[in-house]
Amino acid sequence: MRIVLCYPVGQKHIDQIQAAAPDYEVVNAGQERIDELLPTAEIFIGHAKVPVNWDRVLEAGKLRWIQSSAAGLDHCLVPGVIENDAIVVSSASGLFAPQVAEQTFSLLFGVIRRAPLFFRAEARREFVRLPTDDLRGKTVGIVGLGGNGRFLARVLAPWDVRLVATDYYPVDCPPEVSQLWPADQLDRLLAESDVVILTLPLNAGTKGVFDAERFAKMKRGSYLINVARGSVVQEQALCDALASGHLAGAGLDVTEVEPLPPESKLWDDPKVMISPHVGAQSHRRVDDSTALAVINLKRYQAGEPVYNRVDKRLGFPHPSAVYRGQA
Ligand SMILES: NC(=O)c1ccc[n+]([C@@H]2O[C@H](COP(=O)([O-])OP(=O)(O)OC[C@H]3O[C@@H](n4cnc5c(N)ncnc54)[C@H](O)[C@@H]3O)[C@@H](O)[C@H]2O)c1
Ligand SMILES: O=C(O)[C@H](O)CO
Repeated sequence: MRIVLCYPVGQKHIDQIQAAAPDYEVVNAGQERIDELLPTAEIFIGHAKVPVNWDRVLEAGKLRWIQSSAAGLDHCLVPGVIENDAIVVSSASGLFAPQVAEQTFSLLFGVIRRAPLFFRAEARREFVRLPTDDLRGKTVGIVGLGGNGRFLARVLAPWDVRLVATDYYPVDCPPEVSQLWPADQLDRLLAESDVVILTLPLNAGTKGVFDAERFAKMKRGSYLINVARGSVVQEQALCDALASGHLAGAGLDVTEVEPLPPESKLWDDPKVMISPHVGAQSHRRVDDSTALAVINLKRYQAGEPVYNRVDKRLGFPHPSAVYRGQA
């Protein structure tokens, strides 16, 4: 019985996993050997960033559980995994919410305070003084009130903003959110929001949902911040909405293609701030991912349901399954 790891673990993390599952052989594949070793795993903990031959994994028939070290599951929810009832998948939903919130803040305040334009001037050693916008008093719409969205709502509230949100499961509305609508009320959120923050998962239903029609429904002069997945947004439609002045700015931690190709117009737009998908990064990430893996390993071996088990067709967990230990 084998556990295969593929996230940047140190010996300390491998030891923690081994101690939690003494009957298993723990193998650290890293990105270099994940394709070779995944077919040998009963349990896979990690996030393969290189192409994996999932057909070979499914043919081997050993895999029973994937504990993703990412909140987004687009890396492993291939059709064969979704359809295979023997394979359970659990996510890192909400585990990185504090760092995602910090990244959201840096992008949000960056575009509102015109940082990209000022940094360009700074690079030219020019003193360019132009009016900026501000956040206070604005309506902020959060699309996806899961782990990241809820944490963001909590830390944004002191800015005297009105917070509205949509979610697939519009339950347990936190006190700082004035309206929580079901996902199909997205257009209502767009019509009311001065800032729209994307914290929803990428799945078949959300791919490309921000198209030209959706951007037209956003308020003139509003901002888009995407810390979810790039493919939720149709990038050409975003470029058009920025070029026409309909959108005042965009902060993007994620893009349709990563790395963002050098020829993308987004690089040149001083209303756009881009970061290289670093929302979940921090020195705590591997420790936190391992802590959840260890808790879930004990549950798995005891035959109990693992935390953050996702509905594989949706790609995110039901609120009742979410691990709240690190919230
Ligand atoms: N930029 C980064 O580095 C980074 C870091 C972590 C997560 N992410 C992305 O952000 C997403 C959210 O992360 P999380 O930890 O909050 O996950 P989560 O599973 O805790 O939350 C996702 C929430 O979105 C809701 N949802 C699903 N479909 C929706 C829809 N159509 N409209 C509105 N809400 C919808 C779900 O009900 C859930 O509450 C992940 O799926 C991942 O792709 C990015
Ligand atoms: O989904 C996540 O957790 C982040 O995007 C890192 O992959």
